[in-house]
Amino acid sequence: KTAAIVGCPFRCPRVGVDQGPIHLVEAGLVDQLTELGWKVNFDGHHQFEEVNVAADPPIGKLKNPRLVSKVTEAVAKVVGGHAKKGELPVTLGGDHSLAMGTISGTLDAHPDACVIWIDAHADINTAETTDSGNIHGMPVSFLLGLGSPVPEFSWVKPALKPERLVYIGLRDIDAGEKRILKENNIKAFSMHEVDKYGIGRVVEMALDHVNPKRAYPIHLSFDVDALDPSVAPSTGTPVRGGLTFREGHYICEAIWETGLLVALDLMEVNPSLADAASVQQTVTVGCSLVRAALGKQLVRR
Ligand SMILES: N[C@](CCCC[B-](O)(O)O)(CCN1CCCCC1)C(=O)O
Ligand SMILES: [Mn+2]
Ligand SMILES: [Mn+2]
Ligand SMILES: [Mn+2]
Repeated sequence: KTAAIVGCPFRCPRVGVDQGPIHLVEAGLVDQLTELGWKVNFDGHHQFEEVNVAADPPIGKLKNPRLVSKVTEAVAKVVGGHAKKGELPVTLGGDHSLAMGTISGTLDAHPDACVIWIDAHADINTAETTDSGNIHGMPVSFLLGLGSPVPEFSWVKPALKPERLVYIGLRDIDAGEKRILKENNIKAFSMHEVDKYGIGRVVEMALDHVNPKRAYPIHLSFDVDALDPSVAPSTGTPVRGGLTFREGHYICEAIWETGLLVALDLMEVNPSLADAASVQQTVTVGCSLVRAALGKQLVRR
């Protein structure tokens, strides 16, 4: 079995190189996955700086729309290409807007895939509901085809259905997003449910919702800010009251155990935001989560 590492050192807003993916690879992720028995393809990080957009003024409130669209479309092609070859794309971010690309790529190769979105945030704002204009708060709305179309993103097919999406870890949802979740009957297990039922039951209920017969391939999109900031401090939009180290790993281990994982995103590791020790901790946790999702049991049996 082959894992294809897709490094996307892409940061928005204040567009720049998000060194997160570079740190993850430099921390030895390739060797760590090889030790797990994976054949690992890594053909270098995406050089999104080469994606040249002349002027990129905001469209409505949307910031860097043309750049984000071009970068995410390129990622869709790369992830889709790996998936069609039967490889497991492991996309390292970098901005969660990239999930517009990764999930489009997955759905191109696996039209019946379901999406398990681990995040403090719902990332489902539309062009109308966003307050920040940051597209990392919007990828899910594009994938579902919600809100008024934005011509620059016409390449994004609304290939995801609400019943094939489930969230775990939510605790910072905007008013507009709450409405959208309700109107579309989208299942979300917030930290309240994690406390109420425990992570084991929550993962089981999440899988029962999106994958009742365990027949659909799974795309796991993991935003490290789903973890408590004490666990993963170096990230763009930290929110208190997050998943513990173990809860984060349990999600990845349980999804691995289904045998249905076809794509993984490990997003929002942003080393430019904290001191060296906090960056190191976030990178180490990020690598550990990837290993857990690709078969490593934390508690060795
Ligand atoms: N919902 C937010 C945050 C999105 C986080 C993206 B992720 O999950 O990839 O990290 C927050 C919007 N707003 C910010 C100011 C205070 C009120 C909420 C937004 O910008 O849309
Ligand atoms: Mn971001
Ligand atoms: Mn996110
Ligand atoms: Mn988030």
